[in-house]
Amino acid sequence: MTASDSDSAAIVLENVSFRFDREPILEAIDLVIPPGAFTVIVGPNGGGKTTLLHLILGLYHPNAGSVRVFGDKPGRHPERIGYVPQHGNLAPGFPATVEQVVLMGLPHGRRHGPGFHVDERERARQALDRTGILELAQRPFGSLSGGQRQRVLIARALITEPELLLLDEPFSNIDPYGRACIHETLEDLGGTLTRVMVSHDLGITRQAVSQVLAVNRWLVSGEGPSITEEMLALMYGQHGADCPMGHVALNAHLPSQAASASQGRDAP
Ligand SMILES: Nc1ncnc2c1ncn2[C@@H]1O[C@H](COP(=O)(O)OP(=O)(O)OP(=O)(O)O)[C@@H](O)[C@H]1O
Repeated sequence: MTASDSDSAAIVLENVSFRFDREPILEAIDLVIPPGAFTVIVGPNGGGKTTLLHLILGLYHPNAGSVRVFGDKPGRHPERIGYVPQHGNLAPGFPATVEQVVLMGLPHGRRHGPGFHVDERERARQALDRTGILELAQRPFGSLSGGQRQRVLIARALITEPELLLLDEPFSNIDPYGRACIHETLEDLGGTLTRVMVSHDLGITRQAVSQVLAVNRWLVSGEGPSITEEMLALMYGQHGADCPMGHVALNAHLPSQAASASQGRDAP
C-alpha cells in the first residue's frame, strides 16, 4: 500500500484493536478499501464482523490504532454513508407501502419538509429503480417476499445517495435465487459507490467482488472474489480427519497467534 492509496481510500484502518470490557474482539487490523470497491467480509459467528462495521460507522471507538472514513474520523459524514443493519428488517405486517419505507431513510427533518411530496418521493422512486423494484412502490411492504423486502431496505439506505453502502448480512433468510438477485443488484450499483457487505455465504465467486476479507479477531484479506486457505484457517482453524474439510491442513499459512486463536472461536 502506498501513501497515495491510503489518501484516496474510502476506508483506512491502521493497527486497530477493539475490546468489549477485557475481551479482545479485533486485533491489529490493517485495511484499505478503495473508492468504488465491492468488499465482502466473511467469518464465523462472533468473529467481529459487525463490530468492524460499527467501528467504520463511528458507533464504537478503537482501543488502539486509527479508523478513517473519507479521510476523516468515522461518524463525521453520516449523509455519505448508507447502512443496512443485520436486524433491520421490519415486521412483515408493518403498515406502510414500499415507497413509505424507503422515505424512512431520509434524515428526520427532511421527511416532513415542504418539498416532501415532490422532491423526496422522486428520490424514493430513483432508489427503488436502482434496486430494480420500482414497480413495487405502492405495494404494502408486508406483502413482499423476503428477497424483495431486503431490496426495499437497500433502497432505503440509498435514498440519501451515499458514497459508501454498508450491509450486514443482507442474505439472512433469503433463498439462493433471492441471494443471486440481491448480489446482482449490488454489482449493478457499482460505479462510484463503495460497497462493504458482511455475509455468511462463502460461495462468493462473482467477478464483481473486488476483495474478500476474513475476520475472526484478526483479519486476512485477499484479492478478487476468492477465499484462500489462509482465510479458511483463520475462520475455522485446523480440522481433524473426521471433519468434511479435514484434508485441508489449513493452519500451515497462518501467523502463529492467529492460528491458535482460531481454535478457540465458535464454529458457524
Ligand atoms: N455490546 C456488546 N457487549 C459485549 N460483547 C459484545 C457486544 N456486542 C458484541 N459482543 C461480542 O463481540 C464479539 C463479536 O461480535 P460481532 O457481533 O461483531 O460478531 P459477528 O462476526 O458479527 O457475529 P455474527 O456472525 O454472529 O453476527 C462476540 O463475541 C460478541 O458476543
